[in-house]
Amino acid sequence: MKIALLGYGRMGKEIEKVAISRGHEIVIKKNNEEDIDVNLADVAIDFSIPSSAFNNISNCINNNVPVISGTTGWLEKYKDAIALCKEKQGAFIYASNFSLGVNIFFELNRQLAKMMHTLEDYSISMEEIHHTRKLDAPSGTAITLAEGIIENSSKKKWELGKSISENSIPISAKRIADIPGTHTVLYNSEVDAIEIKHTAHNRKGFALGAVVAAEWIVDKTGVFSMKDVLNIG
Ligand SMILES: NC(=O)C1=CN([C@@H]2O[C@H](COP(=O)(O)OP(=O)(O)OC[C@H]3O[C@@H](n4cnc5c(N)ncnc54)[C@H](O)[C@@H]3O)[C@@H](O)[C@H]2O)C=CC1
Ligand SMILES: O=C(O)C1=N[C@H](C(=O)O)C[C@H](O)C1
Repeated sequence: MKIALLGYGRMGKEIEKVAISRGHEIVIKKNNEEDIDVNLADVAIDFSIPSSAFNNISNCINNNVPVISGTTGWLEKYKDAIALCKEKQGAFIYASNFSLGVNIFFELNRQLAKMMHTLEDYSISMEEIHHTRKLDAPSGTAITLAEGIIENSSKKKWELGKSISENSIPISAKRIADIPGTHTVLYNSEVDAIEIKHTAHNRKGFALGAVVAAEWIVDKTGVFSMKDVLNIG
């Protein structure tokens, strides 16, 4: 496949290595607002910055190039991206986290939320830790985890920092050195605690998942998720 990399930072470079090792060719490396001819590619992979993701995605959809996006922090425009994709009969996947491990962790989180739903002695909280160059907080992965809990419990929303209302999930976001991404969901009571945690050791899992998603979507039409790609849950 001919791949356009929209964003050639830490993730773009990691994706390039994985893509080449799987026999693909990188035909575009876009790293700023420059105009590019995305039609040179069979598929585009966007790992850019929050303020550019929607433009990158729209450009691909308008040019009928399937696009997957891992950029976080732009979700206020997610519905617009879906609407455009449907209107143009394009192909699009957004995932807050492309790694297989985190997608299993998402399912575990949903199951645990169902089990804890009626146990009122436990209070829930979440923590995410990332490197100091991360632009957004909380992480996209933490938001997906919170949404999984909200769908399966009486919680209504998440809040960054200390929770002030009983129906919300507090998320603590820490920025430490080069941490690739660590997410914890904690249920605490007076007598014990239950904790589930995912720790990324490096960025290879995110990159592999993104390339697998690009391979999967290249001949499809529609809006999909990593659940469709991995066939889990
Ligand atoms: N969904 C997932 O599995 C993962 C998502 N991410 C997310 O991916 C994004 C990128 O992460 P990193 O590579 O670590 O960041 P980075 O800062 O290393 O790379 C982003 C690159 O985008 C470039 N850029 C700026 N404007 C652009 C534009 N208009 N078009 C294309 N590129 C542009 C920047 O010059 C920079 O090189 C972040 O939002 C991060 O949260 C990161 C890891 C995994
Ligand atoms: O910015 C990062 O690095 C990461 N961002 C994603 C997120 O916001 O969840 C995924 C991963 O945790 C790394």
